[in-house]
Amino acid sequence: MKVKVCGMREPENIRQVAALQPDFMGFIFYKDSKRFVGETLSPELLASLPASVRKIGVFVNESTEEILEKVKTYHLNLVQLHGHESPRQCQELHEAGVKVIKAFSVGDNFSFQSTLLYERYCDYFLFDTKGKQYGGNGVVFDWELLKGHIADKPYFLSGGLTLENLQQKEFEELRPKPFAVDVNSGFEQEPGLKKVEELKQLLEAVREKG
Ligand SMILES: O=C(O)c1ccccc1N[C@@H]1O[C@H](COP(=O)(O)O)[C@@H](O)[C@H]1O
Repeated sequence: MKVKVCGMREPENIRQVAALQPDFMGFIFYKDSKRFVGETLSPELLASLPASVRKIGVFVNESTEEILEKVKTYHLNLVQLHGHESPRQCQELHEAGVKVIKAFSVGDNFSFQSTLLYERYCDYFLFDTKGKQYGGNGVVFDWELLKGHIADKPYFLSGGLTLENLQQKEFEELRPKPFAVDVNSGFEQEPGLKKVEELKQLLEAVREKG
């Protein structure tokens, strides 16, 4: 299983997390987020990170042009669309050669049927908890609902993941198994600043299991 660490902003914290070599690191390009990268993220810093750490830009209801501009400037390997983006926009990005992760907000009434229109143009899906904010709500959804995941698409599990809940038997027994876990507010000292030691423990535990 792969690990994505999302929502860093501070250069030193980014370097420390990258040194742990997670599979993916996510950077939030959504201005209304507490984790918005703002002016502190330089393209040179991202370029200096290990190539094995794939860089994901997280966007919310952004135009295709703006996303493509950020992909180019920051050498992003993938984009995560975390708002109400259409299958058509995923197609545009896909046809421009960009790898796409489409995020879906899962609540009690979520229909996995609605993901099928996206299947063709996305490389991965991401299932997050439906909440007040587009993302970063720090709340876990009922993983039993994932039994409804019918598309043939690997998925990132997200929403309030912590060292604790990732060690629960409910996580071990989760089917279909996630391609990756996406951790964010559950590993933070404050918004945008990750707890490096806890991330180290998570990565060790995941690697131990193989
Ligand atoms: O973290 C944010 O502030 C954020 C804002 C807008 C869109 C996505 C955002 N983060 C994503 O939210 C999920 C879940 O985060 P959490 O574990 O519940 O804090 C994760 O995929 C982040 O990439």
